[in-house]
Amino acid sequence: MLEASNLECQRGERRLFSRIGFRVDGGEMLFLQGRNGAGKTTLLRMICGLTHPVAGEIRWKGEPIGQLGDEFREELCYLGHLNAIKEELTPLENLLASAHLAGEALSEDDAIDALEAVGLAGREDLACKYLSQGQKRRVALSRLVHEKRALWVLDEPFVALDVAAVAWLAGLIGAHLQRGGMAVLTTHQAVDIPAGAVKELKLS
Ligand SMILES: Nc1ncnc2c1ncn2[C@@H]1O[C@H](COP(=O)(O)OP(=O)(O)OP(=O)(O)O)[C@@H](O)[C@H]1O
Repeated sequence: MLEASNLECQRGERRLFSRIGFRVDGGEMLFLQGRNGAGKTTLLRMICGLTHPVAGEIRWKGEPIGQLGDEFREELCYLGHLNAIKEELTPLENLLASAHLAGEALSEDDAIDALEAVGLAGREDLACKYLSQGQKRRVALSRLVHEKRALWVLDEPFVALDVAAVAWLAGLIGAHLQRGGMAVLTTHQAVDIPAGAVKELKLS
């Protein structure tokens, strides 16, 4: 269970948000909303422990995330705005490298299966610099297929995807929630995610 209370964020002279609280249980999705610059990415990074609040606390299974360290990070999959892939490497190399860095055992066969699941069959061995924006996004998303993490934190995951890929990803998130996983995400696109329990949090 992920929960936060009384979160406050300051950027320079500007207070981005204050008194933010939420709770996400297994099978639930928290949908962050707000205009450009409202602080959604900042809050997602805060949930991952990459940015710190000036006040308040985020807890994972009742413990402050700052005290958990790897114990929390091992249950988290964060996909940020950027794809975080190496352009010179192929999709297969990128996926194997990210699994290695995350300390996950991933065989080449399983990596190929994950890339096939995101529609990159036949592109596994082409350097990512030659892929389209949507294909690069798919390389990043392939981590969701193989990483068995309880909490998905997704920043604009649907950007650059075509209609079929948007539907596929919405289904993948829905299946993750059905298995008891949790998701926190933001998107400016109208997407129908087949999720039973959706909580909304609007930053203004
Ligand atoms: N490191 C930083 N230093 C100063 N200001 C920052 C920093 N990071 C973000 N900001 C500011 O904080 C505000 C919120 O940024 P953030 O990226 O969280 O917004 P967002 O809600 O995700 O926006 P969008 O919908 O455009 O992606 C912006 O005004 C941004 O300029």
